[in-house]
Amino acid sequence: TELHNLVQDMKSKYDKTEVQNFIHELLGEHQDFAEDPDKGWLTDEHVLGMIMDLINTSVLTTKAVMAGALFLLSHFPKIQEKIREEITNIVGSRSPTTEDMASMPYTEACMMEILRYQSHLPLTAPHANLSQEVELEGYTIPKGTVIFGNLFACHHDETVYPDPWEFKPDRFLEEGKLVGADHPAVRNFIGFGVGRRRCVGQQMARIRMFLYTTCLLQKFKIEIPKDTSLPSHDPRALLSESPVILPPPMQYCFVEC
Ligand code: HEM
Repeated sequence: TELHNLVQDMKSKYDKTEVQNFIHELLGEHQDFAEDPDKGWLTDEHVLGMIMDLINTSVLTTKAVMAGALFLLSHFPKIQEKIREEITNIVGSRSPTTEDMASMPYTEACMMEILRYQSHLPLTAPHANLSQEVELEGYTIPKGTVIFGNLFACHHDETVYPDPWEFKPDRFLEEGKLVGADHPAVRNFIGFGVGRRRCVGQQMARIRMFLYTTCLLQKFKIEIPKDTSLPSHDPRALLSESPVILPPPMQYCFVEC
């Protein structure tokens, strides 16, 4: 109901000449349809469904990734220090920007390793082979089977990622540079899915992760309150029935550097 009211409110204030966001774009299409059913194709339900899809796919994942990042960084103060060193060398005291990403291989390697190690979305969205039976690597997948990709298992395959249950950003680095797209660690990284239904928000997610983390670490050390302890960061201990992997609820201290 709240979402429905929000859409009604945005609709009543919507001005074609001032399109500012994705919802406005949808409302533009939607209005065309209301005025002339031959022109557009979006209904009220489509608009609501797409907003729900975006909330579910973008907010929950980003929350899980950032909660996981804080949790892991609080376990590894030395890694925090190395990221901060890169921030000092490349960014200095101005605000970090997306252009800095290419010049900060250690930070980028940490982002990749956070995504690999925790595999916040352990499974892909459900897919199905609707048209026919499929033969794959000696397995027969009957028509209509619902299939989930197991990202968690792929990211902890020790033939690709040695010591898979260790958090090691260096696995994404060679001679101080980020390894290329054809390196096994990157080629086998599928945190955003694969193929035609892969995550449409990958670029945005990576940018947000980089900016949130660098803005925080530029100014603060992430610690936990004295007299508290950190539970294990082993992602196997964090699996639950939830579609996303979240660390346990924690209190952090942001200590000014
Ligand atoms: C770090 C954060 C994120 C992670 C780890 C992530 C990961 C994924 C994964 C694994 C899938 C499933 C791919 C598949 O089923 O094969 C997916 C789908 C999707 N993601 Fe993301 N995502 C993230 C952030 C976002 C953001 C910020 C947005 C939107 C702005 C977004 C929009 C979507 C959409 C719309 C789909 C469905 C695509 C489709 O079914 O065609 N995601 N994401």
